[in-house]
Amino acid sequence: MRSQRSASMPKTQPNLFAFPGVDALAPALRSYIIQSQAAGIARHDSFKVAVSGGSLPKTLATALLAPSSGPNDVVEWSKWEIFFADERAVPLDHEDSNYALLKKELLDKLPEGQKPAVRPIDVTHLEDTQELADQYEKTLVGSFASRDSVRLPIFDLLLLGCGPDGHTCSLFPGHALLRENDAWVAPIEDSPKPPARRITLTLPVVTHAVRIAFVATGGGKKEIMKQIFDTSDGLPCTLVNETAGDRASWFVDEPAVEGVAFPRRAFL
Ligand SMILES: O=C1O[C@H](COP(=O)(O)O)[C@@H](O)[C@H](O)[C@H]1O
Repeated sequence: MRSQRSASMPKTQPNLFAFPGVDALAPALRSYIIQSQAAGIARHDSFKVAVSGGSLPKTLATALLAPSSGPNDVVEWSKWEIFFADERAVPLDHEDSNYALLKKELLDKLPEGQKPAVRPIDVTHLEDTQELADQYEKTLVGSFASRDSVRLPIFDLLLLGCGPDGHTCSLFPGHALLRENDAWVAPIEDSPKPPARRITLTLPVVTHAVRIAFVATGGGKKEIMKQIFDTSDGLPCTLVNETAGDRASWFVDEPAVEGVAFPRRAFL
């Protein structure tokens, strides 16, 4: 098990990878995911990943359902364990469910015999979001380790979206949940974006992941991208960037970063 990160680690910058469009972004995202997969499998013979809802699953499907280009470009689905970075307190077949979205966009399209382990919420607790969050935390404990042995779970990769207000997971700007320091998974009853009742990974869990990939596409994101990258204003995405440094990588299209001054890096 890696040691817990310390505040004295060198400060690095997040990677900003910009592409003309999703057609160019998707192969780069795929390559980044496959590198992360290899590292996870080398570490513990599995790939522990958490995914967002919103616009992400569609882009993810474009990246991951593409044909393999060779032996070093294989998605080893049987090694994947997929968690949800946030989830809405709704049944798993509800139109607001992040699980349902991932299932429709990606999971249902995987070839037979290549199924990942998927960890949805326990819908028997939909009426009590605290219990829903606690049960999901137990799901993490079952996969990672007991809370007595590790302070925080370490995901191999988080695949996250960024809302037009700068939220990520269900961590919203200015919300008290941004100060949650103890729980791994927390409830939220007053999400400014409907539906109001949700659960989310907490900020310490997000920033503790080995790697964090954000995907943001479309001109509707350009104003918030300027705020996230060019001003320091405590937005949830900015907080992740500040703590994670170069463990955070942004896969964006040009319309999403029009007018952003922060330097782009070439994806190699
Ligand atoms: O409500 C949510 O929104 C964010 C961002 O969604 P996007 O459509 O702007 O990409 C998403 O990452 C999160 O998982 C979801 O619950």
